[in-house]
Amino acid sequence: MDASKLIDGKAFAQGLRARVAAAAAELQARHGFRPGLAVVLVGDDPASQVYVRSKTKATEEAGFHGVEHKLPASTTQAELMALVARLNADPDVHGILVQLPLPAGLDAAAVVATIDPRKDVDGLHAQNVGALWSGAEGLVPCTPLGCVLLLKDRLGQLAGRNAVVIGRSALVGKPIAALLLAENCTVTVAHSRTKDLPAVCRQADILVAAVGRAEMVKGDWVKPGATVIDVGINRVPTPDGKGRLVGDVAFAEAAAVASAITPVPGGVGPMTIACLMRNTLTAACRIKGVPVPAV
Ligand SMILES: Nc1nc(=O)c2c([nH]1)NC[C@@H]1CN(c3ccc(C(=O)N[C@@H](CCC(=O)O)C(=O)O)cc3)C=[N+]21
Ligand SMILES: [Mg+2]
Repeated sequence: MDASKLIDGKAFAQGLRARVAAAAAELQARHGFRPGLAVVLVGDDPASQVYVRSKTKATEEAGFHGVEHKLPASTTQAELMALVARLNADPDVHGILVQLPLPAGLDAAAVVATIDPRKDVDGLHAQNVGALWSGAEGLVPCTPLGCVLLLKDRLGQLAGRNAVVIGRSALVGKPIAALLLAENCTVTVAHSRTKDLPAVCRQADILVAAVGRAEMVKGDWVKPGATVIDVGINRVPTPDGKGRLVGDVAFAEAAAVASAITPVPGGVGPMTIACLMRNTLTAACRIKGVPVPAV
């Protein structure tokens, strides 16, 4: 494959994190505060622990105030809601992220509804979802924001392009569709009941795969010259037992046809964390009433 086709999310994310860190240092110097992020992890899911560790590391590297709350899987709904209420009231915390999914028995929607929308750096609160679809100011989910930043960096103007998003989750598919619509793309949201999915995908100038099925999107689903964004993170078994990460796209096949494509790992994943830092910076500035720096 031609290396110039690769969209290097890892490198872009490093740059974005460095710009966020510089902006945070500037805030500290000029206004005397640091953005603060609280990450809440309930239970002991190993994958979630890995993600939370990388979020905490990014928080420290950005020079933010960081707090990590690790709660046992036996935590009750009332205990979790009480923690969120404390974080809502904490003046040093400007962003609250409750790692999803929650253990069985806990109601994620009720928890998200409790988060102060101004601190909802995941962009999942109904107020932020409404703001996104109506074009009002709010906080945008991190993975979708990361995808659109990568697309604009590679393609410039997105207006008029045909975008097909496979997947309609609240965390990824729907908000990506909203963001691409706001960029004046013609957006199709495809899903498990879509008829002739390969033919629908072949219409896409921009193809976003967010289904959570390893290597589902084949090379002949990709229109020649299209830009492919692979949001999938799937661990598949290998003979050595360690497993390997693959996306929702059959990478080698798709890369042969596409003009640009994100790898997994090293594509969208690192952008999610960088955008969490960007959202925390944005939330902190809005709460403090100071201008949001362009990063
Ligand atoms: N409330 C909430 N918000 C989230 O944003 C959220 C969540 N819950 N639960 C889990 C998912 C998953 N997620 C990822 C973040 C970083 C990478 C990432 O950095 N991936 C690296 C590699 C990771 C690896 O090697 O395992 C990459 O793609 O290159 C992946 C996935 C955020 N999530
Ligand atoms: Mg990736």
